[in-house]
Amino acid sequence: MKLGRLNHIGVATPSIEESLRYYRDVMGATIAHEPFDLAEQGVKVCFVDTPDAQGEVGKGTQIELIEPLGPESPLTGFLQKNPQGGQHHVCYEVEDIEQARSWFEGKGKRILGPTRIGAHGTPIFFLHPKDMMGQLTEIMETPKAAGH
Ligand SMILES: CC[C@@H](C(=O)O)C(=O)SCCNC(=O)CCNC(=O)[C@H](O)C(C)(C)COP(=O)(O)OP(=O)(O)OC[C@H]1O[C@@H](n2cnc3c(N)ncnc32)[C@H](O)[C@@H]1OP(=O)(O)O
Ligand SMILES: [Co+2]
Repeated sequence: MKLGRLNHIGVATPSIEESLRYYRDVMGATIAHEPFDLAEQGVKVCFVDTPDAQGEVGKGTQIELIEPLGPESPLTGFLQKNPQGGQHHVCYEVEDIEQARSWFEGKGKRILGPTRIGAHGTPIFFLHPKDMMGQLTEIMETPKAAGH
């Protein structure tokens, strides 16, 4: 397996609205869209863009703000331990999700649930933080149309 680009850093928050004010007013970020619900993942999501190496906004690594949609959300335990929120996961791209899944399985890493469709519309899966140097790790297939 060949590691691809860092697509996003997932940041858990008790309030996306409050986090968006911080990214806009303190960090000077561009917010490209309204928050949206991903009910099947138990989260509300909003992306904050950072520019790429050429300064172009929309092609760089993103901050993925995630807020729990209810008590069954996978974020519930994390926010109980970290009430203000904070860095929750890292997400790397790969060219072929099934090949990546087999690669990590072969290394004895615990995969958390099935491969499913993530916020970018491509297949994703998660790896247990205890097997990944303490970081909850999301693997996502590179969006084909975006060319990266
Ligand atoms: C927006 C959609 C999508 C995308 O397209 O990008 C997303 O990113 S959705 C993001 C939310 N979804 C997920 O996180 C799914 C995968 N997560 C899980 O399955 C669970 O959250 C978990 C990682 C298994 C943790 O579940 P939980 O019930 O909270 O278990 P524990 O509390 O028992 O935790 C076990 C152990 O692991 C430590 N931990 C938990 N979360 C993290 C974390 N984010 N980073 C680092 N470490 C984490 C936790 O502290 C426990 O450690 P000990 O206390 O030492 O046992
Ligand atoms: Co994510």
